[in-house]
Formats: sequence, structure tokens, C-alpha cells
Amino acid sequence: MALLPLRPEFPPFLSKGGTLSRCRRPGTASRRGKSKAEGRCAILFLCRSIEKGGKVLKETLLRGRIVRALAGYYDVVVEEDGETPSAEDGQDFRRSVLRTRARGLLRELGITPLVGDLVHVRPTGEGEGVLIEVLPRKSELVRPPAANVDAVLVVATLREPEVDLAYLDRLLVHVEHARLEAVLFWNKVDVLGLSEREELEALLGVYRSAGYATFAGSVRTGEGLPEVRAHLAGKVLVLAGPSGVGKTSFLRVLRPDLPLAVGELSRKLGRGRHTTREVVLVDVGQGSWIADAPGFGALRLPDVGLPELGRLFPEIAACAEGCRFRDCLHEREPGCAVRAAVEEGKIARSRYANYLTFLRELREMHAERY
Ligand SMILES: Nc1nc2c(ncn2[C@@H]2O[C@H](COP(=O)(O)OP(=O)(O)OP(=O)(O)O)[C@@H](O)[C@H]2O)c(=O)[nH]1
Ligand SMILES: [Zn+2]
Repeated sequence: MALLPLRPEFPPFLSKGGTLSRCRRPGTASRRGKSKAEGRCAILFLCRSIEKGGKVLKETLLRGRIVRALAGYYDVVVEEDGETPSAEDGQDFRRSVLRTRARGLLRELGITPLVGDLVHVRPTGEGEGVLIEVLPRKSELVRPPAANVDAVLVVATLREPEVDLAYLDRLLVHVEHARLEAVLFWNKVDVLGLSEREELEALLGVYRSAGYATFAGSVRTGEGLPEVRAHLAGKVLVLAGPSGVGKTSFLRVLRPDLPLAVGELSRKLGRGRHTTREVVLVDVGQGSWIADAPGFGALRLPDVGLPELGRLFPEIAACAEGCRFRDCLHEREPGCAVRAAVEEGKIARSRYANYLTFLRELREMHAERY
């Protein structure tokens, strides 16, 4: 993502040192700054103030989102009109971007800004600024390192590559553990024959009844994309899924204008070794942002206690209250409501089988430790 110049009137306005003197109240624009054409302040929509102890600090602080972090610099896309900016369909994706450095105090406090952070910045010149404050995060992911992620778009395929339900369920366990929403997109329906489409329908049913928003379509033909995009509107996303399912293609179809380096979700070096690299947040329209880095790489199970595993399968968690024993692990215990639900076909056998596999794996993980 290239650095883009700010609006022409922006730097002179700042260089005069003029700030809130032109603003009546925090967040409101003065009449002087008002542009007739837009019916609102053309310059000062960028002007925010902070209030401390009832006193308005005379400082122009802009709100924005970090879209890129590299070598101590943070690129911040500046918010307009109180909303984190995002291009609508068919609109230009260019935005005001400030390249900022974190002020010393943040470093002293040990605060490391992350891509996805909502921040206050003070512009210091054309395209430059100082990162003043990191606003409270609602989530923080380690891999990829990103803040305020709302959901993980799990991309899967029935064929090409062949579906791997154990991998998929493992991924979903990770997403639940990270307390993020999982959205499933079954890609490449264009390669499916009639009977395979039926097979896929059954799988869609499995994951919908488990409680996941589940979509099917094709990045190649565009089928099903509007539905999944509508569901993702306004969210910050990470893409996850096995290699070759179309994660990069999905991002590129939403942002065909991206330079090639961006939108290449996993770059392999040499002998198939994955490299970690910087994360970039890409505006894909409709208020959605996608982190250009694959989520959750190695899929060792999250380190949880045995009783917690059931809570990471939403449909098992929903049933477990009916179990006779509060600490039921839904294996062979009498009066297990989960096993009963599996027998009645309310919980998919494949999901339950994977639950049992993971339970054994966790036991082994715990045993290794002692
Ligand atoms: N037939 C078909 N092929 C697709 C579709 N979407 C993507 N592909 C192809 O699938 C292959 C893999 O797509 P990528 O987007 O590189 O997959 P990825 O998930 O990013 O893979 P990794 O980078 O290995 O994680 C490419 O050759 C794409 O052209 C689709 O909807 N239909
Ligand atoms: Zn049970």
C-alpha cells in the first residue's frame, strides 16, 4: 500500500499551528472550515481533541487504524467522520495515510502498537505524524500479530484440495479459543459435479447446525461472493485454511489493484519453509479489512484443560448442560446428553469423532509434560 498525499489544504492548516481554536467543541468543526460543497468541514473533519480532566487539550489528534507496521514505523489510515474509513463498492480505495512513529511514552510504558489498532495520532507534516495513544483493544492475536480482529474467515474446499475435516475442526477450535467469530467459506464449487454438490450441501448443514455462518461459492466464477461479503461487512478479518483453497485468490478478487507482493498470503522460501513477514491490513470495501497474512499456522491444539475442549465446539457446549455430570467429558459417562445428541443426529458424527480425537491428543500433550 503506497503512502498517499493528504488533502492539499491539510498541511498548511497544521503548519499554522492552528488546531482547536477553530473548533467550537471537541469533534465539531468550525464554520470557517466548512466547505460549502460538502456541507461539512472539509479540513476539520480530521480534527479531534482529547479531553483530560474536563479540559480540552489544544491539540489536533486524529483517530485512525494502523494498517501496517514496519521497523518502528506505523502507517495509520485516518478516520473520516467518526467511522474507520473504508471504501464502498466501486469507490476509490485511496485514503489519507500518515506514517507515524510511536511517541516515547508508549515505548516507556511497554505498549507495542499492532496492525489493526485504533489509535490517536498527531500529524506533524505532510504524510507524517506521531502515534500518541493506542485505544483499548477488543482482541489481540499472536499469529498473525494483529489487534481488533473480529472474525476468521476459514476457507475450505470439498475438492482441489480434498477436504480434511480434522484439519478444519482443529482450526475452528483455535478460532473459538481465540474468542473470535468463525465464518466458513467453501470455495471452488465450480469444480464440483452434481453428486459432489450434494455432498457439499450435507457439509454445509453440519457446520450451520454447529452454529457457524457457512457459505459456499467460487472465487473463480464469483458465485456466492456477495453473500459472504455481506456477512463480513464492517469486520476486521484474518483468513485461514489449508494451502491451495484460494485464500490469496479471495483477497485478490476483492482488491485486484493490489501490488503483487500484497495479497500473497503465505510466501515460501527455499525448502518450503514459511517465513513470517510484516502484516498489512487491506481495505476490501464495505467496511471490511483483511489481514494479509494467514491465520493460525501450526495446528497443535491450544493448550487447554480437558473439560474446556467441549466448550470449543459450540454444539457440544450447547448440549453439555444436559449431562448428568458437570465435568462430563462426553466419552463414556452415563447420562451424557452430548452422546445422546450424536445418536439422535443432532450433533454430526464427524464433529464428535474429531472431538474425541482431540481429547486423546490433549491427554497425550498433558502426559508429555509430567
Ligand atoms: N477452480 C477454481 N480454482 C480456484 C478458485 N479459487 C482459487 N482457485 C485456484 O486455486 C489455486 C490456489 O489458490 P490460492 O489463492 O493460491 O490458495 P491459498 O489458499 O492462498 O494457498 P496458500 O498460499 O498455499 O495458502 C490457484 O491456482 C487458484 O487459481 C475457484 O473458485 N475455483
Ligand atoms: Zn456429556
